[in-house]
Amino acid sequence: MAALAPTKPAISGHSQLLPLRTPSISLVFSPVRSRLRSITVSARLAEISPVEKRSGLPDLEITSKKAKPTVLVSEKLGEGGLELLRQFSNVDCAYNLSPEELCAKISLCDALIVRSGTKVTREVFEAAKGRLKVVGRAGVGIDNVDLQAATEHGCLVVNAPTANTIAAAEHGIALLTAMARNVAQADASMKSGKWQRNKYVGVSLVGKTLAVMGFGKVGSEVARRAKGLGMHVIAHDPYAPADRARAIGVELVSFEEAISTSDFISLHMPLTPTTSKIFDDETFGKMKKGVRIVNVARGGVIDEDALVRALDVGAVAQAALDVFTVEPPPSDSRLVQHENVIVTPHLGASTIEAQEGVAIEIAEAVVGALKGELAATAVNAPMVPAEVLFELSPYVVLAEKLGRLAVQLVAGVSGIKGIKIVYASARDPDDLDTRILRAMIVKGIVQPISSLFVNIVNADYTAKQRGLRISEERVFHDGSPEVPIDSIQVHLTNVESKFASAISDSGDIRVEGKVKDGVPHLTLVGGFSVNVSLEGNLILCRQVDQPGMIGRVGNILAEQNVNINFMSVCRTVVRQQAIMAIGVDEEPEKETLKKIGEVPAIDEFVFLTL
Ligand SMILES: NC(=O)C1=CN([C@@H]2O[C@H](COP(=O)(O)OP(=O)(O)OC[C@H]3O[C@@H](n4cnc5c(N)ncnc54)[C@H](O)[C@@H]3O)[C@@H](O)[C@H]2O)C=CC1
Ligand SMILES: O=C(O)C(=O)COP(=O)(O)O
Repeated sequence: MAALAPTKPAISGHSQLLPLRTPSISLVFSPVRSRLRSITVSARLAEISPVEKRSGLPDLEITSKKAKPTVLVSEKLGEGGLELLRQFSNVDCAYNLSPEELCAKISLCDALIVRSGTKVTREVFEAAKGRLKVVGRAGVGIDNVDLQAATEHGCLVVNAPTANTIAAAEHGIALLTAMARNVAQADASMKSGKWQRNKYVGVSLVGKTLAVMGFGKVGSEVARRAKGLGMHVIAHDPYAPADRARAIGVELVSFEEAISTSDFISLHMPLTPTTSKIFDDETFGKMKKGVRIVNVARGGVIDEDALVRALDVGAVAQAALDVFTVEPPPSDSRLVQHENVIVTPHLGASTIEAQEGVAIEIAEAVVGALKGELAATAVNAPMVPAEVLFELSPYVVLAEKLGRLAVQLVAGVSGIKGIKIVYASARDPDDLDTRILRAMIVKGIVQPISSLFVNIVNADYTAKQRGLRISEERVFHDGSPEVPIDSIQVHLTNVESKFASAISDSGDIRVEGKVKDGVPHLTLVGGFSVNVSLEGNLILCRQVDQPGMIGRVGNILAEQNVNINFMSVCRTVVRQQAIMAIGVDEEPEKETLKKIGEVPAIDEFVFLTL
């Protein structure tokens, strides 16, 4: 994999980087049903050009006053959710799109909202050409979204994991009871004019053992309800906490025990490579003869041909299915037509209440993501709790700026392979979540020198693709643990610098920053202490420590009407050497920078955009 090599020297008449005005950080807690769900950490700039918009914080898109984002809704969504979306965006409801039609539309959309019927494939992300920033799944299962492709394209995927739980659990119980008492078959028989009381004798539920496979949100609600029906409930879930099961009075058992000892089995696990066709000939063979199976999870967890075989020989007495490997299943499907099978067309989440809830849950998540919030229901981004984000927000700004500074110090020809990040903190290492900071440093380093849009979703992936090795270190700072971080150092290892003073004793390009009064400051360059707030553009000079230097450089800048917003001089050896850091609002012209370089007492200097 090619290592990164800066494409342009930092000192140039026209840097590729547009100056980033100081973002104001807004932190917005959006409580939904009294739950803290998300927090905004976004740069809000009064007027932002498209390129500047890409320079923000870990946001997916910074809202401009100029253009409303476009949200494509490809499946029926509750009115409350649509209303919410319309307040913030142009909403395009286009149902039943073919894959080709979806690909054709998607490059005009900032967000896409789907249910289980839309396949969001790699082709969709490719066709989006970088515009699609968020996919919202109005429901739980995200097996219809190619998460890897989403991550590679820096597209956030969010879902609505809670609003349809009860609906799915109730549907599971409806299928369980309907199956046990042959409700569907008896109904069809009567409607065809028959009265078959002997044919449709059912089985009782009370006292029977039900195995709940997947003891998550839906599984545990099914368990609770089945206990109310007098069933003995056991569950299998390798990841479920035992205390949650204990609280409901359910015993967690092994897969083998669950399938071999139960009279009824209800499936509630997600479809993943591990669970795909987990119920096959072998597992049906281990079940109690005459077992009854309910599936409101995903069709793909069952090998459907194997189920038909098990039903044919009576190994499985009955099945009640809401979900299928291919939806809709072929009309001549033997499984659907089997007399011991009852079916519904993926109705688990389809109650009025659940659909209104899901629509609002997903609309809030998508709008939040488009505004730059990190959604609490992000599926492919680090889940950083809101309180952590709140605390780290000034360091997030600092981290990105340090990355941007460090990369501009690299000499044009050398490639970056290693990034070392050192956090000095009084906190216990377990008490500091640095993932968002690492992502922002990668963003700061990669984005200015590539055409990539880097955000918290794809930062780690992008770094890996670019062959960047990132290591993080913690050093103990003897201070108050109330302050999460004292300083952040970014080291670029094994590279040459165009500003020799930026090289530390260990041979790395090193920049260090701190947050002072909420404002990010640069505090160390190479081995030299500096103290400048990270705003606007920066000129760093190493010079002979002698009177008149500040005036001389100041005059050169004033001649071109370049406004100095701060200046800091740090002497290393009195009357021998000093490092001068000058913050300027405008980007000086090449000629002006050349004049600064020609001042005899200036040994070296570099111009950096922040
Ligand atoms: N039919 C429908 O309309 C609906 C279907 N669903 C589906 O129901 C399923 C469960 O949804 P939720 O409970 O909300 O999800 P959840 O994430 O809360 O629960 C899933 C549980 O499955 C467990 N699990 C993962 N791998 C497992 C394995 N190999 N064996 C056993 N357990 C395993 C997880 O640890 C987790 O506890 C999902 O597949 C979802 O897509 C959900 C809502 C509606
Ligand atoms: O939420 C889920 O996982 C579901 O299966 C519900 O799917 P739907 O939104 O009804 O297409």
